[in-house]
Amino acid sequence: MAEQSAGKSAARPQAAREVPRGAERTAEHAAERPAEREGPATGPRPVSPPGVPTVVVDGLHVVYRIYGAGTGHGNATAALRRILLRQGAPSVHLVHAVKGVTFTAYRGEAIGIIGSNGSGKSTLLKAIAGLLPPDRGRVYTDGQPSLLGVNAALMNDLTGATNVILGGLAMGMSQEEVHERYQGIVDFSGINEKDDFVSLPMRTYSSGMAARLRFSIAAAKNHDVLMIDEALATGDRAFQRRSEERIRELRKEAGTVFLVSHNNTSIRDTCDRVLWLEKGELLMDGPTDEVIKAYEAHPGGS
Ligand SMILES: Nc1ncnc2c1ncn2[C@@H]1O[C@H](COP(=O)(O)OP(=O)(O)OP(=O)(O)O)[C@@H](O)[C@H]1O
Repeated sequence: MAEQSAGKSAARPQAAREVPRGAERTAEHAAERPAEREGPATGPRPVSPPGVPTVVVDGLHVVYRIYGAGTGHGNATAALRRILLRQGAPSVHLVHAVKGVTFTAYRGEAIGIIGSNGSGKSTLLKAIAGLLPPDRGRVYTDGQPSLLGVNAALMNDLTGATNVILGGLAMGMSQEEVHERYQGIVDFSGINEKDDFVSLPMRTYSSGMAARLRFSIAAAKNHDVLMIDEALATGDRAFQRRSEERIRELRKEAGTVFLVSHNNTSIRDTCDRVLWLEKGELLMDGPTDEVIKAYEAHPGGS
């Protein structure tokens, strides 16, 4: 398992792949004592049997530091001016986005992450992907997690076709694999259903079309841990059904899928376990129906 710990750079370190001692205890504890395994969270273990842990999140805190907050003087010119005038550093505003989150994900699980706006869902995914360093706590992952968000980087000025090729290569496919899977990716995305959009620059796509193409590129490869941020919310019903089917296949191929969404139907149709975050804290971790029921009864739960 790779480890992401406080104070390390955002780049995923090439650490030993076995579970470190602390995480091992967490994982064993999780398997033996289901009701207590998620710290403050409640609810019984989901139906899928705990097997091989793929992600262990242990007391994770993520803090954003916003420099020059509230002063309107956060840019380079203002910084140079302050240095020349020997003024102090700008004020720093801290946003404590994830607070002491602990859970273990297992191979073959699809885990929904829900919570109101700003509750820390995307931040948690980015920390698992190694894109944000923990302030405190640790994240251990088996394999390289792939974060697929609606903002995942594709090049707007390049055509959809070129992005499919670059995206496939960037995910580690060989040229032959990209070539073999190209048509499948385009067909899956459905962007060419009405016109030859794949030959046009991505900036001409609607946000839904772009999100569908991103999902299709990412889903063309088997992932150890695939994290999806809202992508399903942007497609039409037919695309959502294809995506749900593909997520089920990815899980069968021994991966773990995380899905962040405000669409409770997508979560219900896709996930068997749900984490509910509020104000950065893990409020509940359990079977989808139980957690969504509690969330919907909560003010602000939609
Ligand atoms: N780059 C950033 N810099 C500073 N603060 C940030 C940054 N990104 C998010 N935040 C703050 O961190 C907190 C959690 O945000 P996050 O985007 O993780 O929530 P979310 O649950 O994914 O929200 P939403 O459902 O609206 O997408 C919020 O208070 C947000 O303002």
